[in-house]
Formats: sequence, structure tokens, C-alpha cells
Amino acid sequence: MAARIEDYALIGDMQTAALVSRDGSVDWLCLPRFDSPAVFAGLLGTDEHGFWRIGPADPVPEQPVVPPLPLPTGFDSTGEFRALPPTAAAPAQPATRRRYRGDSLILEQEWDTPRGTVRVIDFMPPRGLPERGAVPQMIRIVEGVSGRVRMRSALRMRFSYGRIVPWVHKVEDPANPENVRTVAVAGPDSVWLDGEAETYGRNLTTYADFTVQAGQRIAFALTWQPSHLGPPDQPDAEEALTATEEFWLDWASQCTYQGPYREAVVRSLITLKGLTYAPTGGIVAAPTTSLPEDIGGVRNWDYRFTWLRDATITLSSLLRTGYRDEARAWREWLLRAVAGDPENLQIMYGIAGERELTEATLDWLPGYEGSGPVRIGNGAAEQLQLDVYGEVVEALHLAHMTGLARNDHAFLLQLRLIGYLEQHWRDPDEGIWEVRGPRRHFVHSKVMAWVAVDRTIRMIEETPHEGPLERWRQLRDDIHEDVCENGFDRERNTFTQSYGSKELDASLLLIPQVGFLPPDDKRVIGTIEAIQRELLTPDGFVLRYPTSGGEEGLDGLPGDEGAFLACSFWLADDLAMIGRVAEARQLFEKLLSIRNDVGLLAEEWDPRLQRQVGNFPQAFSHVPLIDTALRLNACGGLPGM
Ligand SMILES: OC[C@H]1O[C@H](O[C@H]2O[C@H](CO)[C@@H](O)[C@H](O)[C@H]2O)[C@H](O)[C@@H](O)[C@@H]1O
Repeated sequence: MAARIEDYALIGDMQTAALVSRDGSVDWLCLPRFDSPAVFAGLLGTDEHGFWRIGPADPVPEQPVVPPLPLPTGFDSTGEFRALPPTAAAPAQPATRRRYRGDSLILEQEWDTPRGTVRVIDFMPPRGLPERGAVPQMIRIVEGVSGRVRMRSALRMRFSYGRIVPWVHKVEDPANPENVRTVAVAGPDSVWLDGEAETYGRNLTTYADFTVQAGQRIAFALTWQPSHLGPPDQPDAEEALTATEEFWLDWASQCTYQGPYREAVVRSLITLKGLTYAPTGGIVAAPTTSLPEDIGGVRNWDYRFTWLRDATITLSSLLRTGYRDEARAWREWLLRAVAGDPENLQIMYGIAGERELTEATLDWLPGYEGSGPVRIGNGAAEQLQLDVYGEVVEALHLAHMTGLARNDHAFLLQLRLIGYLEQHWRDPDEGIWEVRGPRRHFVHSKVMAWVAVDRTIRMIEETPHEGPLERWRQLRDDIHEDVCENGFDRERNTFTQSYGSKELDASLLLIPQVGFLPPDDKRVIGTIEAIQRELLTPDGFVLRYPTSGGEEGLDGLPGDEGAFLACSFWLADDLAMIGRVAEARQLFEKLLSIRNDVGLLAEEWDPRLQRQVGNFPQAFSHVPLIDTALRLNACGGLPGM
């Protein structure tokens, strides 16, 4: 069974990413891209669906034991293996401690065992670094910290999301017969294992049993290569580690935020960078598919794509923290992806701008803790979500205002998006939450249509750009009036989820943040208070909207879900904006406290189970974390005040 979601840490090379659990098992890795089929899919099934675990071979007691334990069967008195060990996978034992190595995406996990302490360093060298190859590699260096520790590596590659058992064989290097490589081949893929320990196969699994002593380092590397090509170069693990560390430390040092939450902000930025597909500038919403929003339920989606919404807010956070290259790359990605008629704008694309994201289910995978179906592709790509127009225009406006060089294609795109909105803003849509029920007149969608028009007007007013100002000022007023007339419940003094509905929706918290109404407007305060009354979980986090348990709810799905972390950050923002800064800080710090021990957040938090749920790690959670930290900084005061 896979670990709890918060027991995973992310490593990646900005083209794909892996999840490594606290017990040293890599349970998720898609090769060669984020959206490629997984070679390790144990996360969504069992060990049978692929994993690579490296950890101590002996039981690790919870408390360090001072006298050495008797040697288990199979070892001689020096601690070396004297016979082939049993063919079970390495025992799954949680590391005693783990952390990222400074401001990097290099993971270090340590086990204190009765015979010594061992560290496993996991990372993926960014592709394209000087002298690094262009193919994906995962490197695992086992380092003896003290004593002598027996270790086991158990590697079970299953291509095509756990369905295909590859053909595994050994290849001798003709120039050096001592150098034996293990290769797994199936269809278009080959994965090569290089290691400084001898491997053997049992039960369709590749094992290595070895002992590591203080000061010794034993490296393993997994390299993907198209199967029709010859063997890939063997990586130099130590060189790759140095280059990878330099890359991340240099990148993180460019962050301009210096406030009290710097550790959380930098970790979030590194995570967002890790979710960026470097060759194109596209950003995935998360590197996983089908981690459930409701454990055991059907709310399981594939997030390995670039949503215009998620990516534009990511871009804004990067711009506000000094990362202009990423912002520039993303703007280029956007212009390429949406090229064509705005009538055909999609709300999400593949990481290189692909449009076909057809949804399918993988019947052979039981799903995370039995949460099926496991989906690949995403049907929401076909939806109409009017808010996306506002988010894209807002991001282009911010890019321009923060000094990103003028791009006339970007402004042309903006004009065409407004042209589309002029014709369609009155249409019902699926909204920010991508509901699978009937289309509605979502208040948030109309507000964001207003944002698109407002920012374009401002751009024309403030910079040497041209457009039909008078007509668009009228359009802006019309949308505003329509929302205030049809989307506001006077009796309850709150905006509502959609026109004519009595339901609330946490996306309404964005009304003051986007400037639709000022924070001190009574309707804004009424809405914040109504959301606090009706959408808070017992531990003070925010639900997106009410769900209805077993029944099919307004989103067209049965089941409930956790608190949506982005919405919880938005509440903290609103509280700060209306002057309730101490409450805002308290909520923000509570949100920080539910990050996992290496600073990562999934999409949601289950208040009943007190655990993270949904895809992981999620850009849509880390972006608002950064934004709220910046806002609290702007509000002044010391943390905790
Ligand atoms: O809850 C139903 C929908 O859930 C997913 O969408 C959510 O994630 C998106 C990516 O982060 C985000 O942009 C959106 O606002 C969220 O509601 C899923 O991708 C949809 O297919 C699904 O209908």
C-alpha cells in the first residue's frame, strides 16, 4: 500500500518528477515527461505496479538501540550477506529524519539503525545543465554516516502505468567487462540501471544487497532512453550532484522576498519551478494523477497539464518574487498554445501546448487507497470557464506593468480575448471549479470577465496601447451592474455562487482581491462573514462550496471533499485586507503547520482524517501560500501579532 500523501517528497528535473516516500520508495515516476506513462505507479496501486525502494535491510527500531542486535539469518559475522536474501522487497521502514539539502530539490533521508546511520540522497539532474545529457536520470547515492549498515535496493519497473512487465537483461560493456548494466525494455522505452553494487533478479524484481560504512558512498542511477537507441552514457553521480545543487542554490538565491516566511516561500517557489516543463515554459498543476480529493471516492483527476488558470497565477507569484525569466517563458508558451481563434481557446493544454487531452480510465490500477477510477487525460479541457479570460489578461497586464518587455502579440491576444468576452460574458459556464453538472451563471466567472475588461482598459489608459475605450468602459459597467444585481443576496448580505442560487462559494473571496469592490464595502464584508459561517471546517479551513455526501451534488459528483487549501489562503488574504490582520496571520500559520515536514502541500486537507488529500504537490496551493506571505508582509507587524 502507498504511503500517506504527506509522506512523499518531490524530486524532479523540470521535465518530469518523482515522489519518494519516507521509507525510501519511489512510488511515482513518469518518463520522459510529466504526462508520459508512469514506470513506477505503486502510488495508485501496489508494489506490483512499480517502485524502487532503497533502505536498511534490517529492522529499524523506533528508538535507537545501544547494544548491537544479533545478526539476522543470512549474514556472516562481518555483516556481509553470505547467501542470497529472501526475495521480498526491502522492508518499508520510515526514515528517522529527512530534509531537502538547503534550498534545492535534492532529498536527503536518514535512518538511524542499531548498526549505524545511513543517508540516501535522491535527485534528478536538470536536463540541459552543462555537461549533463538530455535524457532523464534519477540518481540515488547511499552514504554511510556512521557504523556499517546493510542495505537493500529493490527495483520493480512496470511500464505503461504498471501494466507492462518489461524485458530485463544485463549488458556488458565491451571495453570493461566488469561494468555490467541492467536494462529494462518494453515498446518505445528503455530504462537503464547503473550501480556500484551487484544486482540480481528474483520474482521479476531487480535487487542489490550491500553494506555501507561510514564515509563510503555507493551510487545508483536510472536513465531513460528511447528503446531504439543504444546505451545512454553512464552518469557520474557525484558530478551530477554538484551541478544539481549549484543549479538550485543559484536559482533560489534570486528570490526577492525577505520576510518572516522566507523558508516557506522559497520552498514553494522551488516546488513551482519543479512543476515547470523547462523546454516550453508550460507549468503542470501537479505532477500526479488521481490522488483522491475524497479517500475512497471518485474525485480523482489528472493534473499533469497546464491550466491557464493555475499557470497564470503561478506566473504572477514568480513575477512578484523576482523570477522574470520564467514569466517570460510562460508568456511565450501562452502565445503559442492559444494561437488561433479565441473561440477555440481551451482552459488547459498539454505541457507543450497539445490540445487533445481525452479522458480515459486505467482499469488495472485500483487507485490510491482504493480510490478509483484512476484517470488520465482530463475532460475539463472541453469546458467553458469564463474566469480564465480574466486570469490570462490579469497576468499579461501584470507582466507588462512589472516591466517585462512589451510584446505586441500579447496585446493583440488580449484584444481578441476581450472581443470574445463582449459576445459571451452573458453565457453560463462550468466555472472555476470545473463542475461536471449543468452550466450556470457563476458569479466568480462574471467577476473575472470584469477583470479582463478592466485590466485592458487600464493598459490602454496607462500605456501607449489603443482600443475602443468608451465601448469597453460601458462593457465593464454592464458586467459590474449585472453581478451586483443578480449575484447578490440582499437578505443574507452575501454574494452567491451563481445567479439565483442560495449557495455560497469560496471563489467569492477573490472579489476584493481583484478590485471588483473595495475591501471595506459592506457586501464584501458580508460575503466574508457568510463564508466563515457556512464554509468553514471545524478546524477553520475553507470548503470550496457545499457538497452533498452520497448524493450527486451541484458539481455533478457524489461524495464530499476536503477543505480546499487555496480558498483557505484566500480567506487569510481577505481578513488581512479588511484589517483583521492578527486573524489572518493565525490562519496563515495554521496553514503552514499542515504542510508536510519538507514543506509540501496537496490540493486539499481532510479535516476528519487530518491528512492531506488530492494531487500532490499542487501549484494551486503553493501559489496562494506565496501570495498571502507577500500580503502579510505588506500589512506589517510581526508574525504572531
Ligand atoms: O472538482 C472537479 C474538478 O477538479 C479538478 O479541477 C480542479 O483542479 C484544477 C487544477 O488545479 C483547478 O484549475 C480547478 O479550479 C479545480 O476545480 C479537475 O481537473 C476537473 O476535471 C474536475 O472537474
